[in-house]
Amino acid sequence: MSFTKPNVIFVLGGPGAGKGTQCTRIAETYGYVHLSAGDLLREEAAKPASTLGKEINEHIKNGSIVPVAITCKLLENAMNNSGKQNFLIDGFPRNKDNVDGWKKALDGKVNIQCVLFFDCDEKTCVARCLERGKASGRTDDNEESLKKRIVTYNESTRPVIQFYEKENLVKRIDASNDVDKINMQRPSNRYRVSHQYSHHHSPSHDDDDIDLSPTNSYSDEKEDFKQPTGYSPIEISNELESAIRNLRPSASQRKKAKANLNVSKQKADLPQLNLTNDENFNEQNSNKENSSQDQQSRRWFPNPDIGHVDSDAFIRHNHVECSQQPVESNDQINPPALLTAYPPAGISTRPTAVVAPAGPTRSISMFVASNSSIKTVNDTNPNTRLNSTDQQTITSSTSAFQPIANLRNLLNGKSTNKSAPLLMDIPQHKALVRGQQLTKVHISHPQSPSIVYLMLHEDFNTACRLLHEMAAHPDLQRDQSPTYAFKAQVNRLCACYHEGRWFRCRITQISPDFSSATVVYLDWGMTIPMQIGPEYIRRLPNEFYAEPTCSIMCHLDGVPNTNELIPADCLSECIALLSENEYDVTVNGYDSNSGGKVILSVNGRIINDQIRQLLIPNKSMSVDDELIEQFRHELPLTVGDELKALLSSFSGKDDSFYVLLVNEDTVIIDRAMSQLQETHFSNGYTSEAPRIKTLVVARYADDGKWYRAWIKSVCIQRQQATVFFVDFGNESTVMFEDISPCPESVRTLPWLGIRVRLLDETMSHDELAAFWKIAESNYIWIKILDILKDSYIIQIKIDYTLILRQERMQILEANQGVHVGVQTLSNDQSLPTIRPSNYSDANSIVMTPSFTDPCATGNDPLIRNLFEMISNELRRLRHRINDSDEASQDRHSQLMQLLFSSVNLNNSNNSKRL
Ligand SMILES: Nc1ncnc2c1ncn2[C@@H]1O[C@H](COP(=O)(O)OP(=O)(O)O)[C@@H](O)[C@H]1O
Ligand SMILES: O=c1ccn([C@@H]2O[C@H](COP(=O)(O)OP(=O)(O)O)[C@@H](O)[C@H]2O)c(=O)[nH]1
Repeated sequence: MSFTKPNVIFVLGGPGAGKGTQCTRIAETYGYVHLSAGDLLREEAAKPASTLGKEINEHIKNGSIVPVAITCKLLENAMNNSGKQNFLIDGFPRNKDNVDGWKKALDGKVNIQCVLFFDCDEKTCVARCLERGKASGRTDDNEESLKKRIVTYNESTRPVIQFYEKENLVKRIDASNDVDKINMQRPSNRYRVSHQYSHHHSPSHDDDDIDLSPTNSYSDEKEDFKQPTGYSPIEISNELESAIRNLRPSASQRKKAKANLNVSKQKADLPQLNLTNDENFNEQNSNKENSSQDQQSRRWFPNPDIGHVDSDAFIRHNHVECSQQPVESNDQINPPALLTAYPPAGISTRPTAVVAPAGPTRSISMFVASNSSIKTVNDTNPNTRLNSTDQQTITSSTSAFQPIANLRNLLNGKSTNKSAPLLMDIPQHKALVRGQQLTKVHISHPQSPSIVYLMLHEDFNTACRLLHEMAAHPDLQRDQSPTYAFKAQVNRLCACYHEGRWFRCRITQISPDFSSATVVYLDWGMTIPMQIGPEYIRRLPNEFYAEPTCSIMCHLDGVPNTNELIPADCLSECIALLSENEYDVTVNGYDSNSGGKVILSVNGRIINDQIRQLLIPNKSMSVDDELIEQFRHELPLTVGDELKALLSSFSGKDDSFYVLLVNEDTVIIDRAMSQLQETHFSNGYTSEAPRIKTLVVARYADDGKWYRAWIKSVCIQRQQATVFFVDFGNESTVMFEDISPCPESVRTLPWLGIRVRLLDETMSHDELAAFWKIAESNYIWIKILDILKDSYIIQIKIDYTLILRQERMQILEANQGVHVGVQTLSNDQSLPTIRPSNYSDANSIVMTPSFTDPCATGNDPLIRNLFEMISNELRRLRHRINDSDEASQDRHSQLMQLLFSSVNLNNSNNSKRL
């Protein structure tokens, strides 16, 4: 069984037929992973944050069938997350739509072993469900729901079983018997089922044990189904047994794999690796023929069929100058494959971050197809000539099923395989710089609607040059044995062959039987499976270590993550948007781990927005406060960050509040907004209501200005909407006419309002109000101490210099008194030197300045004393809640005056006077 294809057994039957019960047993006995579609749906619906819960629950209660996109995605995720290879999928596919949806998403990528049909009469089914309902708490185990479920089963699911019968996949099992009679009889290798037939079949013989010999043929079974007079012999145990056997490589397979490695003595004409003795393998090949049919739906999944790379046409089309001459090969024999021990000078040994995470991938061929109308194969280089027999023989990929943890480990430089060493590495692509504007950028691999691999123009030239140089390299001539044996190991770099081209790759996974590996194309971004063997994977010659990786992973800024369910038609539109020849790119951020954050545009058309538009309408629009969070867009903040901010609003819920971060984005937003003030919005929502959970700009009644906001709720009658201002954290009710779609220029900028709270400090609203009096309208510096799910824990540093009035400062300077923490912040050069007096006071308004003036240090006790007093005053101020605004303001300025008079006097007696 191929490593690359998970095995699936579908389990069907009426509600209560006992599918779940038997699956549990089969799973235990044969090591299959039992995935009940119904359970997965119930689990999803029970998640508090699930946006699909309502929809799912309604279907379950009505006995109708949940849309296939949902079920299929849940199944797929469960398969991916299990990291296993053999699955019993219980209760799916339930109708034609399910069959089609599954095909679209996964056909060719899994091996459907058979369909177990648990046949049980209606009465028994209903009785069992009602019995189960007493304890199960299921909303559908009642008579009313059951009636509907039975109808659905007869009308929709039975035809599915018939469909698979035609495919010769159905193994019918009488499920009306006792639990134990419907079971595997180990170790006799016989599947004992008895023959009590259900209502629609008349029993021909009762309680016979069935021989499960593997010789039962399709035609026999088919006959039986045509004349449903009894059960045909069921042969599943052998199948299951063989499935298990195939989980581990046989000794002979291991031997063979080993032999394949030992190629140094082999001469030209390498033997074609015969890995096809597995039945699935032939099936894979036959699947390949169909692959174009469902290409559309498979595109976000590993499509290993990158056999159409016509890089010459690609190069011609893109007018890239590329040396067709083989590079002068160094006659001197390269050092043997001991690269671990002797990395060439100047080559980084750190692991590259360009390891594609598990997930949907797309082939180069699509890129080529979209980039090149010329699809001729005119390669004159005999080394690269396409040869149909050289077709990459593995046609399905594991990458959709890779346990993501493995890749995470890889990214963290840890190998999943303990023995796999970290080897010499190719340097990472050079970092992108925030604000950078790039033109003529290619997408070498759109991994998902929100993640793409970008190739800058020069990268593209380099990648093409590498293809040519590798094709000409003496060690990479396919008609000759490689000079050096290559041992495939996880994390090892290698050269991988695809129809006339060798690519620089990294191995990320190796199949247990050592026959195939999953590799990442370092220069192009995709992850695909490769057969292991000298024809397909060889040692990467030393020359090819120096060039940094040619593509860089980037997230499309503002495009929601694609863990969501995306219908196939929407996906294909996304693909089309990501298949342009060239893009203009604005870099909004870069991080060496997560790659770039970019905005793509073509002729001024912003691709990010078009993709987002495609994705977001597909989300459930049910009122759910959390939804906007899915595409909320924050600066990536980390603990320890110190940021300039303005207090903006109370959260209204607790003692948390919002601050507005002040950075270059603020300036951009500010500028865009003030431009908007001048233009009258003609495209406001006057005729139609704005959609809930969309980003808009809204006019704030207090100042009549426009700000970015999202729509929380709408009242059509009153033509009003409640909006949440994303940069400030407050809500307000606004007339439709005062709402307009968000301008593109500021749509993807991070939301600047962040919710914060003070460490260990619970402030009442009144206290917060008092605090406001001190800090409002002035910049504060916040330091992130912790990051919670809904807020940041911060420490506040108040910039006293900004609180001080200008004339005070002048007096201060004129008198050349002690400079009290007067490092100004206005030039943004440095953080204020004011620090909290001690940690526990960090969040109160108690601040102790440190001093820039060396002469001030001599006055330390005085100053400390002074500030303690001020702190006390401020505390008192906090509690003088009942004061009118004026009174507290007055108090505040008094306090400041006191501060400065005392500092000016520079006298301890004065401080006592306070
Ligand atoms: N062969 C059987 N005889 C009697 N009761 C059974 C049998 N198989 C399952 N049950 C019971 O019937 C109910 C439905 O079984 P379950 O496996 O949950 O069905 P389904 O696969 O249709 O969801 C459960 O309460 C289970 O204990
Ligand atoms: O692929 C599936 C599996 C289940 N369901 C829904 O989940 C319910 C319960 O299914 P389950 O398989 O858990 O129970 P059964 O009906 O087999 O007892 C069904 O009636 C459907 O509404 C669905 O829509 N699609």
